[in-house]
Amino acid sequence: MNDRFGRPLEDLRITLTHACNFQCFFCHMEGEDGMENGLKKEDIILVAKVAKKIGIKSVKLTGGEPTLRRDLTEIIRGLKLLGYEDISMTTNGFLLKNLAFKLKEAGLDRINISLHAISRETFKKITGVDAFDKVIEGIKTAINAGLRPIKLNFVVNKRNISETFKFLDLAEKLGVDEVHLIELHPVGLGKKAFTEHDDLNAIEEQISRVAVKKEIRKKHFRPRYVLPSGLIVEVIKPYANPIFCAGCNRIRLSVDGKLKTCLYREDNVIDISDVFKSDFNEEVKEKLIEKAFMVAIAIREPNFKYKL
Ligand SMILES: Nc1nc2c(ncn2[C@@H]2O[C@H](COP(=O)(O)OP(=O)(O)OP(=O)(O)O)[C@@H](O)[C@H]2O)c(=O)[nH]1
Ligand code: SF4
Ligand code: SF4
Repeated sequence: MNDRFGRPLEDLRITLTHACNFQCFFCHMEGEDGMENGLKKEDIILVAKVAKKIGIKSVKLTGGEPTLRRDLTEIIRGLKLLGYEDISMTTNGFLLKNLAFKLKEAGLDRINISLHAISRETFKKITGVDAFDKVIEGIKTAINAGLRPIKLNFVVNKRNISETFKFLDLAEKLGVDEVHLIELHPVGLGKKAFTEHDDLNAIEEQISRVAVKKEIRKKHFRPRYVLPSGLIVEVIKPYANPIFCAGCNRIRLSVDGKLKTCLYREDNVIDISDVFKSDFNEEVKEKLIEKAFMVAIAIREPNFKYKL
């Protein structure tokens, strides 16, 4: 279903918890505030069921750190039963070594793992935790578990920009499928970190010169470069970028039960938490949630627009 800017709504991004075992200095917590542990799994599944009915095709699980949810495998199982063919998760990788096979078995299709450094020192400077080796183990296990395509997220900033090309070498060596080079952007709690912003243009230019192929992805019209090794490098510039917003196909379900139409905005959300608290039967709840989605589609707009 398209919004009034002609953008289809195809992707549901669910914040499972605000809890996290890292303290990345740029964390934006999906633009949400507070320290909530999340909706009940039944409520999450119900929203995903309605989303599927109105044409949403994929689900992304995020946080905080989604692996801190004890019922994570049950949530994934429930989503798979709804018939979703693209269920993915973005994680810091800390707990993956023990979890990767269980997640795959539950129905997780693919995974994005944050790795913003190539050394223990920089990793700690960015995340506040000395866990580089543990995350590497997690990545290797995720590869063995077949959670593919496996993507590594690298948020470029003043503390790690000098490691960017070595990071690409490491990704090739690890055998992951793709990397996301992400521009630091001033969202939510992450606004205070914007002083550490660094430009991605020069890096993208260098990558484009060695790439064997360039593609433009439907999602956010993100540019993707295929390196001679086969590694795909996707360059994500989410800030003040009207092209990115023109290709936005997602809606968020927040930890406290709101349909959030834009990562950057708190003012055009639809609060459906009362539906979960009510004692209506499931059929009525589904109808109310469907109506909320219709309102969300009606009010949805690109955050960064072309100026007329
Ligand atoms: N402005 C904006 N940035 C976003 C949005 N979604 C993701 N991003 C940025 O893109 C980065 C990568 O997000 P991920 O969750 O790893 O991946 P994804 O965007 O779901 O993409 P795939 O897994 O490749 O389909 C995030 O760290 C955000 O900075 C969005 O809707 N708006
Ligand atoms: S791992 Fe993710 S959720 Fe946790 S602090 Fe870092 S950016 Fe935030
Ligand atoms: S409209 Fe733009 S800023 Fe808002 S969620 Fe979509 S891509 Fe992100």
